[in-house]
Amino acid sequence: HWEACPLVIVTNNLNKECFSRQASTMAQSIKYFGQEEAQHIDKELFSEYGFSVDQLMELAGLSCATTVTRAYPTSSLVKSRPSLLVICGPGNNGGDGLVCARLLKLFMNGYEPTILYPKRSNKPLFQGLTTQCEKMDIPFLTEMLEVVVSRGSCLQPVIDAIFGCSFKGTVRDHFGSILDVLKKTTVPIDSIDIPSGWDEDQSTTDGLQLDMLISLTAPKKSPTYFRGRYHCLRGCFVPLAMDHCEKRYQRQWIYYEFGEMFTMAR
Ligand SMILES: NC(=O)C1=CN([C@@H]2O[C@H](COP(=O)(O)OP(=O)(O)OC[C@H]3O[C@@H](n4cnc5c(N)ncnc54)[C@H](O)[C@@H]3O)[C@@H](O)[C@H]2O)[C@H](O)CC1
Repeated sequence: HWEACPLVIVTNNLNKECFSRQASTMAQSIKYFGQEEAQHIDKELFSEYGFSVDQLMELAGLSCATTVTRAYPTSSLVKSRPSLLVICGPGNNGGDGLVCARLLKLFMNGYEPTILYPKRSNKPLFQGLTTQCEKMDIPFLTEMLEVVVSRGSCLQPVIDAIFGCSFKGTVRDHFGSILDVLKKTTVPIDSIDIPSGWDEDQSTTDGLQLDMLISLTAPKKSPTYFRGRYHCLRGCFVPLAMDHCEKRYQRQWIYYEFGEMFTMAR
């Protein structure tokens, strides 16, 4: 769907091989989870397994940042510190985006992220994450400018951390116009957990067209309609829940290579 700028084309050729090695036959064996089921797994991780939100959010952001550097490694790009845009929504998905931006900035020879965070949460966790990004000189845009995601923009890819698995109904607030701009862009879009604006039963091609989807904990049903290049699964922090999930959720459990934060669905 998107027309890659020359920087990204170089990246694509280099990474197809690295990524496809992991993909194997995973796609056929994956079980996709409905919205309620996915929310239930998250709840159990908090209540029964004692994970805290900030702990899982940090891991989610780390996996996303790692995945982005694999898909678009700076070593293959012409600019030594390429810029990208992270758009953060009002909930935890937005928190994953803030962590991801901070870590991308921290990685050696990493990216120069810019953040758009139009509806800030006043919860201490999010205030802390925002402060950390500000103190690391990550710029915050005050509005979504079409030029930012126009063809010649240097801010690419765009990381969509707008809505996750609690998205419901039709898009409200500032996010309608943001998603409209994203739907028109040719810049590659990478969504965290769920393509924003898609619902579980999304079956039209009207939504965001992604280059990469990073599913957290469990792949959700909406990605059945995902047509982008990379679908990454991240959930390597859930070993304790493994047996439990296999029995209760009939999840085809996914095994991660040593040291890897994600694996490839395709
Ligand atoms: N599994 C993990 O490891 C982790 C997952 N995380 C991420 O958390 C999200 C789910 O977070 P939650 O806060 O429940 O939901 P959202 O991020 O989707 O945002 C809810 C937020 O959005 C508003 N909203 C809902 N629908 C609409 C709408 N139609 N228009 C406008 N606004 C809407 C709602 O009012 C709330 O304010 C999961 O997907 C993961 O990305 C955690 O980080 C922990 C680790």
